[in-house]
Amino acid sequence: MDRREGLARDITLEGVAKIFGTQGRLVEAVAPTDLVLKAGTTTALVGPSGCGKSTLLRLIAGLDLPTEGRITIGAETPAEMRGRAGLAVAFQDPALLPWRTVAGNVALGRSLARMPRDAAAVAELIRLVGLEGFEDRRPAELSGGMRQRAAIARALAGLPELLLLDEPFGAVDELTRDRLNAELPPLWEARGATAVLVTHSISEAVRLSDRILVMTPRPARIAADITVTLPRGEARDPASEAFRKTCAQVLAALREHQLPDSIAAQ
Ligand SMILES: Nc1ncnc2c1ncn2[C@@H]1O[C@H](COP(=O)(O)OP(=O)(O)OP(=O)(O)O)[C@@H](O)[C@H]1O
Repeated sequence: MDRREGLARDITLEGVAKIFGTQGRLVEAVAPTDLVLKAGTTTALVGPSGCGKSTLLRLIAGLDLPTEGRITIGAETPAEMRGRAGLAVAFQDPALLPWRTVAGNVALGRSLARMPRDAAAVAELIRLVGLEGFEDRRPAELSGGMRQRAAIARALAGLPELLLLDEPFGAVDELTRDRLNAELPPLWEARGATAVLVTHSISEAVRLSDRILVMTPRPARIAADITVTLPRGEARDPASEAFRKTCAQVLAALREHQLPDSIAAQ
């Protein structure tokens, strides 16, 4: 399928539910969910730890199959889309190839998407995620936060139509996180790609997203569906009144559904 064609496709979840069976016990992680995520938008999933956010993201990524229901991205299943590198993931536990350098791992993002080699594009991504000078290091030589940034660079390298990020900036310091929050989203927004991210930070969700889905404690259900009407990009100033109001709206939704304040306070 043509990459440009792919950029205009919504993600549709119809009655999607996930139940895990472990040690003779059933764990309902995601309650039956209907949802349409519009192409070209960025959606944040927030909710208490263990509620099922990552599970939902893994289902959308095609890394796991729903127990019930189905997920389609246009006419494709997530697995089909992943098979042609139309979607890319950067998860908490970055699955970098240990024998490849940072540059080699990032370049892999391009080759998996069947894109020609482009050392300059790889170098630019490495610079953007703040890993300049570490191009020739292997994952074992990097900190957790650096590995996470290398995984984000690799995910972005293939110009995916759909980008799935699980706490992408969770293990990085505040200043770096602030810079990544400002500089990375334009890389997918400008191309009209769709993004879904899990975050524990309300302000990060408000900064990056067009829409915030507040999830209930497990099994995950959508407790609130909040549209972020602030302008995208740098204009989304965390110090502005409108920004703070949106954060307060998300916090109120978390409180209303009696979610722990540990996440709400961040
Ligand atoms: N492969 C699995 N097998 C069994 N249970 C699982 C599996 N993956 C997740 N679970 C369970 O499903 C529930 C939801 O987990 P999930 O990782 O989706 O939560 P989360 O909201 O992303 O949590 P966190 O914010 O802490 O990352 C948890 O109770 C977890 O123990």
